[in-house]
Amino acid sequence: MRLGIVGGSGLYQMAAVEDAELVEIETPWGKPSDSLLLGRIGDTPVAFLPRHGRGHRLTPTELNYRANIAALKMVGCTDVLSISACGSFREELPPGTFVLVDQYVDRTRRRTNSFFGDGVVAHVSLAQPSCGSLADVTEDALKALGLSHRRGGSYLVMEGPQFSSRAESLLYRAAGLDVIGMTAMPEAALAREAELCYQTVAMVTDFDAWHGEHEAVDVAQVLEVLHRNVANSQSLVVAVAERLGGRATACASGCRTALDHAVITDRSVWPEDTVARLAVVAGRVLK
Ligand SMILES: CSC[C@H]1O[C@H](OP(=O)(O)O)[C@H](O)[C@@H]1O
Ligand SMILES: Nc1ncnc2[nH]cnc12
Repeated sequence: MRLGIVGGSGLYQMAAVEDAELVEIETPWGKPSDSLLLGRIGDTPVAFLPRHGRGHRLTPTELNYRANIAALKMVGCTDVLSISACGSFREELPPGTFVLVDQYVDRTRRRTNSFFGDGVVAHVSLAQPSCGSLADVTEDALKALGLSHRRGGSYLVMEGPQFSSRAESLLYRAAGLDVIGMTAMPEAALAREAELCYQTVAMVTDFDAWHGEHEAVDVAQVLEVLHRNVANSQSLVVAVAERLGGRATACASGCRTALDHAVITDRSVWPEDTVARLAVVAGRVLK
């Protein structure tokens, strides 16, 4: 097993990784956002990838989500913990709260959202896009650390890079959504296609643009909360790795068999080059 950690805004280092080495990976979809930091936290092998690259060089739209997820799969990840900054639509989820996201509403417009295509069509289920077992472990870690958190929450994924207008923010809040960010899709969808257990931990940094008594979100606000909480995010990753203790989650959510009935294209017409490219993420079912 290996635990993948995708670090979001403000989380570009993982000092707790022992026997660390930086590894450059080239995937069939190109290069991930940066080199991967491989090593272990206690008995758990880990791979850390800063989502926007070290120095935060890539916008949410520019990110090569396919290369990021494929790279994690290629270095043996079975489970992926994704750490993200987010805005909140709820008074009871103030800055500093960690939300274990279980649902997404995808409002992105300019991203490639599947490994499939080019002659091999597959449809995985995203009815339950997060891994309940990885969420159990993460919730346990949050409780042990005494971090303010909520289990479950819906995350609106916007294209960005601009933040929402006040009208959009009010609309999403009225729709009953919990948090907003720019990166969880297609990351979660691709993790499902790659049969990885995936869980987003979204850390609230602001009240987006709906709140009458708080300034609308800006980067200074987000960074201020992130800097105050970066040690908490790092402790959380360590606590999750310790709880895994070198064993992949006993996934009860079907993440690792997501492709069992997903490929609809008749194998007699699978193009050889597409099958070869897909081998690193879907080789289990393309034999
Ligand atoms: C720096 S504010 C907007 C930026 O922060 C979040 O990034 P991530 O999800 O990688 O933590 C948000 O999605 C935006 O990309
Ligand atoms: N309000 C917000 N909207 C989108 N992405 C964010 N990341 C942090 N806060 C955000």
